[in-house]
Amino acid sequence: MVRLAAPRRCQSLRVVFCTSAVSPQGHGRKPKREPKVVNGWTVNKQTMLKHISDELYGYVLDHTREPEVLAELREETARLPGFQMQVSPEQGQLMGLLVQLMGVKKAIEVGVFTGYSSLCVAMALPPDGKLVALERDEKALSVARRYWDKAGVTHKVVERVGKAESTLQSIIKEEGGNSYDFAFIDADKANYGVYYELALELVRPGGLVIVDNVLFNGKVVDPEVKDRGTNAIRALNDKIFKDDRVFTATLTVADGLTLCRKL
Ligand SMILES: C[S@@+](CC[C@H](N)C(=O)[O-])C[C@H]1O[C@@H](n2cnc3c(N)ncnc32)[C@H](O)[C@@H]1O
Repeated sequence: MVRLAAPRRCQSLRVVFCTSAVSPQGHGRKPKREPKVVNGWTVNKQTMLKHISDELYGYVLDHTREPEVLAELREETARLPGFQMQVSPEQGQLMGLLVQLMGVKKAIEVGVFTGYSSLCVAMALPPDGKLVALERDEKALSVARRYWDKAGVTHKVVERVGKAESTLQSIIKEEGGNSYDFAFIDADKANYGVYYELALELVRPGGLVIVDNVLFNGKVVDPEVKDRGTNAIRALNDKIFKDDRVFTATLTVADGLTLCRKL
């Protein structure tokens, strides 16, 4: 049975409680920016706050079922550099729902960080399901590992440490194409086009590739922004729009998600 997060009046207690758990495993640097707190929720992913009020977003969060173990991970990550990379609770809940709806047995994630989205997927998988988790940052993975363990899903997770492009190519060689049900892309943006092609090869017809950060904090529509990452996301969005290998929908959840069902 899923244990839900404590009501919001208890959230600040969790922040204090988790602090000591962070320091021994932490990255040793303090985050430059602080996460915002909305309705007692520590908000790591703040992109949507530009577009909707704190009040409305707080309402969404208050209606998001976040198991306690995920709430703890969110609080711990809030104290680490890069906390804003973590997917938001409502995105995590959506991903878990999609995994359940599709009856996913084999999933792959490109970009684990401290493990929030991987945990949402792993917890939604059946007991014999498998999530292959690709990440190059050992320190971030050490946090993820603790939470996979805490949630009792370690047996479902296969870690692949290293650069995602070569790992994806190895997996295609080892397991063949059309061998996964679900892929989530959330690593370095400059390589998104490469990850999309490899993920599309890996998933079976009817399987799903989810691309994260497709709105990139609004930068995709800012003509002043010309960095590699933003250009790569723009190029991929244009490509997916015309790609007749997939049926797609772009959601304005969190930083923007494109769902691509392989035809
Ligand atoms: C946006 S974060 C992932 C957030 C994660 N999905 C979550 O829910 O917390 C991106 C991660 O991709 C990893 N990454 C970046 N480039 C990579 C590469 N070339 N190969 C593997 N991992 C990479 C980073 O170390 C970082 O942890």
